[in-house]
Amino acid sequence: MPDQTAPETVTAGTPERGRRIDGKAFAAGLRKQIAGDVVAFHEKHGITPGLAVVLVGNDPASEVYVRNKALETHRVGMRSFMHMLPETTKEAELLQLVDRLNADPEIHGILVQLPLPKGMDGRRITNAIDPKKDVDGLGEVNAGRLSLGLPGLVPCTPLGCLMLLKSELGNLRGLNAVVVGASNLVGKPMALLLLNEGCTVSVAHIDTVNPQALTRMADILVVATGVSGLVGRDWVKPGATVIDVGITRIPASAGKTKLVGDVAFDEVAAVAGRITPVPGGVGPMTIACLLQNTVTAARLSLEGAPD
Ligand SMILES: Nc1nc2c(c(=O)[nH]1)N[C@@H](CN(C=O)c1ccc(C(=O)N[C@@H](CCC(=O)O)C(=O)O)cc1)CN2
Repeated sequence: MPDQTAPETVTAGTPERGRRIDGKAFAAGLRKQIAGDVVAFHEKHGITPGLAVVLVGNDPASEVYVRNKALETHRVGMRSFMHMLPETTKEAELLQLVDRLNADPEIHGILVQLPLPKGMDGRRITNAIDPKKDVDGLGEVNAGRLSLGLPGLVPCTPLGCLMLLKSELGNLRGLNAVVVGASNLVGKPMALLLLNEGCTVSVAHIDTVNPQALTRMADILVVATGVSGLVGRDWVKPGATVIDVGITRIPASAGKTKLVGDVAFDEVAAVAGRITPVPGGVGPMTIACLLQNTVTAARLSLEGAPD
């Protein structure tokens, strides 16, 4: 089994195997670039982009994510507005808050953290966000623009995956891509982004019979199922680029816990050409892309809608 911490040695003539794609380092570079964009935006318009993040309830993982979002928003020089609402919040109250944030000129991006408490209509809430402030890209206007190949705000995790893929592989045109998982948050927008890049795209989902038959043909394999360790070496074409979106906390030794992905890292790294680790792969890109979308949204509010 490969040692995940060992330095890479590539011998001339041998195909590269299991190169780790460092999402943490890529996200750090992106944040640096965004910090520069924020300064330039302020110089041009005299305005600092602002991001509002809304959390309903007290899901522990969501609390960590929204705290990190606020922290990183500040770090790149933007304004952060946090709204922590109790689990008992009524849908109507949340919709009123979204309306207030839509009307607030100091706020350029709005995000409602998912999952929402049971009984709330996520679609209704997502669609209540002004499409120009929809930094999650999950509303019907931005989802429709993505499906038509038009510019708009794109969901953060798939956007981050695409950035990693383009930086690793360059032009993706003509490559065979398989996305495992068909969620609105990741799988569907990921498939559309890859299609818009000229890939031949298949989507495997819960009802797909023999998904391995599809995934074994993939040059690019993106896995977003939430089933830890689902994808083993027999799912992967030798030399493929594997992007693991899954992130599950499981018990580890000595009463501790650890994060794992949907891909069995060690065995797949022995076959794949390149692979994202968990943690340190796609996760950090999600928040960096949220910051990037907030700058894009601020530009939209002052410079108009994309064509
Ligand atoms: N409204 C949204 N809700 C949720 C989204 C989203 O994009 N919009 N995505 C996920 C959670 N998420 C951001 O909200 C997120 C997940 C993971 C990470 C991350 O940095 N992970 C690190 C590990 C962090 C840790 O130690 O726990 C990594 O993978 O290296 C950031 C953001 C669901 N909800």
